[in-house]
Amino acid sequence: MSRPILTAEQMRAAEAAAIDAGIAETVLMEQAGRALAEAVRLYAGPRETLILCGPGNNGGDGYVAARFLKNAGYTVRVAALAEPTADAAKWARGQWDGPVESFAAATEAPIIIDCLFGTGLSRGLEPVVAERLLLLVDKALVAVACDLPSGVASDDGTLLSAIGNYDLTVSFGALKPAHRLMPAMSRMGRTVLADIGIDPGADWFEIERPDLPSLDPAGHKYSRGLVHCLAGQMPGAIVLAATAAAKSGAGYVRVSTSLPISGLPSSVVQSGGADLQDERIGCILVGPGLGDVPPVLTLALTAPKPIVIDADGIGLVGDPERLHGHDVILTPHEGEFGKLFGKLEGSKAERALEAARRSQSVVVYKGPDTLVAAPDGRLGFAPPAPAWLATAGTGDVLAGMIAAMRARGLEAFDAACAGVWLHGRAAEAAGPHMIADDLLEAIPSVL
Ligand SMILES: NC(=O)C1=CN([C@@H]2O[C@H](COP(=O)(O)OP(=O)(O)OC[C@H]3O[C@@H](n4cnc5c(N)ncnc54)[C@H](OP(=O)(O)O)[C@@H]3O)[C@@H](O)[C@H]2O)[C@@H](O)CC1
Ligand SMILES: Nc1ncnc2c1ncn2[C@@H]1O[C@H](COP(=O)(O)OP(=O)(O)O)[C@@H](O)[C@H]1O
Ligand SMILES: [K+]
Repeated sequence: MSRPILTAEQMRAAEAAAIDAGIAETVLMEQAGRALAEAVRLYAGPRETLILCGPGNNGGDGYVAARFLKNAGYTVRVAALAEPTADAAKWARGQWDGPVESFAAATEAPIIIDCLFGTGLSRGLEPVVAERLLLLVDKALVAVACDLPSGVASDDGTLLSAIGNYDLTVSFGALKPAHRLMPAMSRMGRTVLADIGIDPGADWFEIERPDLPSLDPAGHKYSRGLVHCLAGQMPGAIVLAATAAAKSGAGYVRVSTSLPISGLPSSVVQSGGADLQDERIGCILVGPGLGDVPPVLTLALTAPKPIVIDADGIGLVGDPERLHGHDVILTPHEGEFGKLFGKLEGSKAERALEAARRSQSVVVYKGPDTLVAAPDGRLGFAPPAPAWLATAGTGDVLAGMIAAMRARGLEAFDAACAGVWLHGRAAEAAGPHMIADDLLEAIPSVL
């Protein structure tokens, strides 16, 4: 099951629905606090633990976790920023029978659990609070965030205050967009999602390992998927993309090119013509290394076939409405996204969805926090991928992988999610000093 992702408002609605269904708010908080304590026990040995509690339910989770950790034999100190204001948090505070220090005077400890603010954060922390929290997190051997590091805006991943680097973040019921959006995502360490007995159905989710079509014992190379690539002025990029498609399990990869291209595997067929009406084509790939050749994109759009448009091809689209009625996956990085869609408002998640609606296409909005958006509102958030993907040509490889998934028969949104997930895992397998060519070699190991 992929992990659901909910905004703060959706999270409150899911909580309200659970309460309507008969689960008491204190029961939800008890589950959350227990799960937090359990995650800390699994991650860190029994060392002195300082739990920082805020006034809301995030603080309430902290009082519950304090009780569980104390019962498990931990030396626990609790420091409160303010008395609880929320009802469930008041209840949790009442269940804690140990002393409560003031946050302002709290001194460091090997394990810090930050339960100051979660999804209810509405503005930056007071500067003295932010500074002290930063110091305590910095000095800790293990820093744990309850739901979110305090200072992170849950819905868009921006930092409302300076925050430190956490080792573990324990979230409840669903992940929040900030767990998978930059810059917040890079500060959270391992992200654990605890089940607290609510069942949020969600259009937004973390992309997980794809279910790839099984091999047909009676299949042939065309039934495994034909990817037709259109080359352009700089053939190196199409070599990477076409090779990636071949290594991702397409049965046949063909490149239309006016001049012979060197560096392609012998198994990839080069052809002078471009018969895009060929019934057997599963997916057309256009854009990597294309240059400024608008007729090639126009040609691709005449074919009644699924198309992946990457790189230079994105800049040539012009108006996103031109793609209506076509079956397109767009794979822009930030610059290409801006070129096609202009400056859109909102979080990266909202911008991705708006782009998908405007173009009526699946949009793979790349970056350290890649998103896959569908016009119907589905939104996949990539799990963290290694920063060493930031090297020339890795986007071409991704485009080829997605085209192969589409040609193999996955629906456009699923093909894009599958390509993104496999690309990240191939980068992990290839290691920190990889170049795009090494990424190609790693693809078969993750399929
Ligand atoms: N939903 C669920 O299903 C479940 C949720 N659970 C937990 O609840 C958490 C959400 O709790 P929450 O809504 O009470 O918000 P929370 O983050 O504790 O803070 C709100 C308080 O802080 C205040 N405040 C805000 N910003 C501030 C600032 N900069 N500086 C100072 N004050 C500031 C704000 O006051 P105000 O904005 O009105 O001034 C209010 O008093 C969630 O993250 C999870 O841990 C679990 O128990 C399991 C079930
Ligand atoms: N810091 C990063 N962390 C993780 N992935 C990254 C990072 N920077 C870039 N990537 C990924 O690397 C790929 C780069 O693609 P792109 O920008 O199109 O490069 P190119 O055009 O050189 O192929 C994308 O899949 C992107 O998501
Ligand atoms: K927190």
